[in-house]
Amino acid sequence: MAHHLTGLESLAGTAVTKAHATGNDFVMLADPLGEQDLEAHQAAALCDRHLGIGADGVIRAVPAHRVTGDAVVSRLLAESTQLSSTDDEPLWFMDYRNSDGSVSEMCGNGVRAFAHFLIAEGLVQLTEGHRLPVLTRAGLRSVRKVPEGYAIGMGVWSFLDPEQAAANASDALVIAAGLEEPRPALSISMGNPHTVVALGDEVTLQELNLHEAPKVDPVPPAGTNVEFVVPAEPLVTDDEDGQPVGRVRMRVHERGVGETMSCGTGACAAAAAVRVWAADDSVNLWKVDVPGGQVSVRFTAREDGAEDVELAGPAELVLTGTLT
Ligand SMILES: N[C@@H](CCC[C@H](N)C(=O)O)C(=O)O
Repeated sequence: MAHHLTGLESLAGTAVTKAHATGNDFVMLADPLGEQDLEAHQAAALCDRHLGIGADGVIRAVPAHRVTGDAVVSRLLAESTQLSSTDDEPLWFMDYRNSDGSVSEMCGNGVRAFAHFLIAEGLVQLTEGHRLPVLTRAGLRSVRKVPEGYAIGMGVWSFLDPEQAAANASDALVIAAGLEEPRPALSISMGNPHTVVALGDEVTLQELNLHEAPKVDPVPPAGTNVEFVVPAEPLVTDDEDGQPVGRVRMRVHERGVGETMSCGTGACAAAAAVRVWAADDSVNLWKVDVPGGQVSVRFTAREDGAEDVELAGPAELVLTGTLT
């Protein structure tokens, strides 16, 4: 029988934790001294569901000032005088990689899992009413505790192609296995790229075959995550406090991964796109149903006209172990 070298040999003895946030699963590693800069093939090997642990992505927790060889982190630290990280008061960097080993700027579900992991490891404390800053390649994010788990300050959303989006609320065509014809889509940045496609009904959503990557035309320069959404009928209802809540159901094909049970940045992009299509920004709270559960997305208008996004949902740790 062939002996498979998985690329994980150099990580023998490393403690790992498996975590998930609405079914989007991650292998988590704490690297307080910045000694375990993962290579792409090692991340892919950890995520392999047969030869590794199995996950949609790997997240390394490392103090920002201990990160070496990441141009984005160096730039973020150099650009902002507000970002400070020391051994006494580390600013934790979420070093996220997709299951194919590629890096991404941001992972919304990952930030919830990251906060939960840092707390469980005793690396940070997060008390009610406080915010934990987290550095990502998309910039600084913040985490607070909420009854359902964690709420992440995701920063503002934006169009990937503002001119096209303003002209006709669509800037791409997407075809996927299970769709009869290409559908118009809207591309949105949540720090990472998303292309959101609206479908007319639940049956079409369920019948999509996302084992095959959807084809997007034109493909955004850095590739894209593709979200398929079905607005609820009616789209907006009142919650128990009489507050209007918009509801959508979503499936996602992630860049660098494939279909996942949930995508936090994708849920934010989906809610933002549906608000644009509905031509109504008066509904600020959105519940997004994904195969792995539900997340909520809240929009808050800023003075400059942009909108801040907050993503909330649960996070769970599944197991801890040691790589052999
Ligand atoms: N699942 C994540 C997004 C992970 C990164 C994505 N695949 C990309 O390449 O941008 C989320 O919860 O946001």
